Amino acid sequence: MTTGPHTALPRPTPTQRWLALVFVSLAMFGNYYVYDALGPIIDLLREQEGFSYVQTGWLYNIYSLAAVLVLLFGGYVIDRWGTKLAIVVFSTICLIAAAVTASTAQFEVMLAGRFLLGLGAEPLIVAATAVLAKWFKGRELSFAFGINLSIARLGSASTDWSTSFAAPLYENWQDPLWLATGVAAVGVTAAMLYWVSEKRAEGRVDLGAPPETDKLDLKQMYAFSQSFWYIVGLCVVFYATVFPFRAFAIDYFQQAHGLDRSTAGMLSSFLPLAAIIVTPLFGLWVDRVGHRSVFMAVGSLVMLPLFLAVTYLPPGPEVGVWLPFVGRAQVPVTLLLVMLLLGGVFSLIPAVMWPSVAYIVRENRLGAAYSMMTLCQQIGVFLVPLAVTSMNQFNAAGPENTGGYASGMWFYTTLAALGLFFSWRLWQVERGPNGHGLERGAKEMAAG
Ligand SMILES: C[C@H](NC(=O)[C@@H](N)CCCCN)C(=O)O
Repeated sequence: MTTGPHTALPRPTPTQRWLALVFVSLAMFGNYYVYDALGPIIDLLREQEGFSYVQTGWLYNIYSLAAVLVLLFGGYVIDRWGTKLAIVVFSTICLIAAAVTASTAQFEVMLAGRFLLGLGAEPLIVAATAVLAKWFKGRELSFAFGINLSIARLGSASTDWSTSFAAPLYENWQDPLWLATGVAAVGVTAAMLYWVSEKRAEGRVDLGAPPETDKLDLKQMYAFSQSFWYIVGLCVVFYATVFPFRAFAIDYFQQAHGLDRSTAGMLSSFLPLAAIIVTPLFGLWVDRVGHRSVFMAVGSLVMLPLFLAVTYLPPGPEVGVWLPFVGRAQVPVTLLLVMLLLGGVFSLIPAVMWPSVAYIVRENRLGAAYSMMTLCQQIGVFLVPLAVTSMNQFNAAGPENTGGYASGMWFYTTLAALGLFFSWRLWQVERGPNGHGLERGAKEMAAG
């Protein structure tokens, strides 16, 4: 069904495009839900099954290890199979992974389930990106990416909310993971519906030429510019801070701040919730005003004091929060503000950072650039939980020793400072003769 640029076929209609977006985003929803489903049961795994902090950290690390392995050839596989088959196969792997993880509390089996999840989830994200480029190229692409990311983050927020709307399941560690398996099944159904949409569109509408192979060529990595590597540096430290903090946030709020599970879950959900609402808006704003490296630096600066704020600032008065279908809770104002600000940063930096790569890397190397960036990201996300959970364990962190969490928070703060350094260096390079236009303002962009 290859169609070149001179095809006589019409472009997909808006209904076809938005339907494809909905199906792919629901598959992403399932993917993000399963990834985050461990967060609310960390304490149950420790209390009911005797897992250590380091073991619970490994349930995240192993995902990243699998992601690094699969990203070396995942893009190539997607190009060979085509997106419609890839979406179905990788979301099915996520479903099997969710079921394996839920099946037993034997650590090695859970580890195998999370490894399988890494093998399915990361290529699914790459395939979803390829799908959006296919249907939206030249039309609302950034906005479609924003919507897709918002729906995926709704999956993350839903795991936190499940501590309220599915509270009876949290009597044990296992039932919430069976719920996650059910959500993964919805993701597979959406993937199949996407398969049908693309199949029906073949030969009727122009979905563009097949993409350049996404195979990651490690020999070519030296050819990327300085700016690219500063963005990769920021990507690594940013996600290596936010993802592990989020993974252990519910447990941290329970142990260090004495919140009950559903209040901790609701508080934690403000991070993805803020991101759901604001990500597409930041995307639209930055597209209009430019100055992308300044936006990344501002995001890094805002993030810098947040981990020390939750550690050292007084919790402040309790404020009432309410979410539809979830309920009400009283949360300390300091923690709420920190989560909202972190949610703002979690919207701003991804909304600016990922599209910025398209400015500084040639189109035919974008796949390799994104694979390299994600691979480096996952190495960071692999190492940091290992370091932080080891620190918590070494310092005997817990309700009786809340100060034991401080070294992990200082570690996150150091990473955030590195992020600020990378975005400041990017800003310097982009203002000079070797810039790629990331620092162009609205007027220069309008002038072309
Ligand atoms: C777009 C970005 N996604 C990623 O970084 C993924 N490689 C990892 C997602 C892990 C949770 N399923 C993001 O979510 O900001």
